[in-house]
Amino acid sequence: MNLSGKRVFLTGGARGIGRGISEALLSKGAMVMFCDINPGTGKQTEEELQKQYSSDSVSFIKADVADSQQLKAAFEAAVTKFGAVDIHINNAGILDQRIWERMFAVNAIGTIRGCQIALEHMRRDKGGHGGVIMNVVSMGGLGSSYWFPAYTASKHAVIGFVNSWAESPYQPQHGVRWGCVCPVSVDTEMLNMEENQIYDLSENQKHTATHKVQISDVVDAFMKLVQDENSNGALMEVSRENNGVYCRRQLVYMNNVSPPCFMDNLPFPGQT
Ligand SMILES: NC(=O)C1=CN([C@@H]2O[C@H](COP(=O)(O)OP(=O)(O)OC[C@H]3O[C@@H](n4cnc5c(N)ncnc54)[C@H](O)[C@@H]3O)[C@@H](O)[C@H]2O)C=CC1
Ligand SMILES: CCCCC/C=C\C=C\C(=O)C/C=C\C/C=C\CCCC(=O)O
Repeated sequence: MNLSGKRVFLTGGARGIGRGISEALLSKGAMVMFCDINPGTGKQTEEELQKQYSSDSVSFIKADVADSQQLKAAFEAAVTKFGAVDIHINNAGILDQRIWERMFAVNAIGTIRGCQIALEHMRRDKGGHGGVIMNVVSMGGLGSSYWFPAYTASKHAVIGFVNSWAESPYQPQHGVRWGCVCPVSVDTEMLNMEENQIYDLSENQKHTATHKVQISDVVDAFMKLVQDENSNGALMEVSRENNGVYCRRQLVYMNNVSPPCFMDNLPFPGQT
């Protein structure tokens, strides 16, 4: 997929992985509107990116993805500005076991609602132009972690939802393809935690020190998936297994979904 001129809406783009993805898309000639709950950082990022690219190609709008009206209004602002949205990216997320219901509202409900809003807009069988819906999920969504059970569950919810649409027999009529990047710990502000935000914080800090990946690793994986026209329903793990090279596995095998494959011919951890 050629990203030049593509119209993108992304959530949680003020900093971290979301900002990294926006910059990579802008560098390929895409136009990006991003929302964030934090207006200060959002505005600052907007100014910096507008200086680097152009004021027409990137803009910020304040929205809390857990608020359905705010999310819908922000998405519609992107449609009004660009004429349509070709690529929708659910990235906003939080990790705090102490406020697990709020975490569910942001990570699971906010993401699923984002998918629904974008799908309604993009569906060819409803007059749309088709498109791509990508999700920044987590390696936690592929397995289990006693450090943060509710966070893990919120990410599993997203994968279940996304793959159910990706493997729909009507997916070709919808003309919308789906993908998830699933990183291990990433070197962002999210790692700066307080006691009780997750269980066993000090143990986790030791694990993270040796296992974390960089934003650029996640962005590379994202860019491969978003540009791959043959990819639908892919879950791309991003981890430091295999000497820091990420690998890709696809868990959806039904018709119209690309077959399982391993990126760079690397075996998935545990496979020979
Ligand atoms: N950092 C990590 O170790 C990992 C992060 N992830 C996921 O990546 C995504 C991005 O996280 P990071 O960049 O690491 O975190 P971050 O905390 O650096 O950035 C998240 C951004 O989302 C925004 N945000 C939070 N709640 C929001 C809401 N309700 N509405 C709109 N915007 C909101 C924040 O203001 C912030 O700008 C999240 O979904 C996270 O779960 C996945 C795997 C590992
Ligand atoms: C300083 C404490 C950091 C705690 C980690 C912070 C954020 C992580 C967010 C994620 O989404 C990471 C998800 C899963 C990683 C957890 C366990 C996987 C272990 C896999 C492995 O490397 O063996």
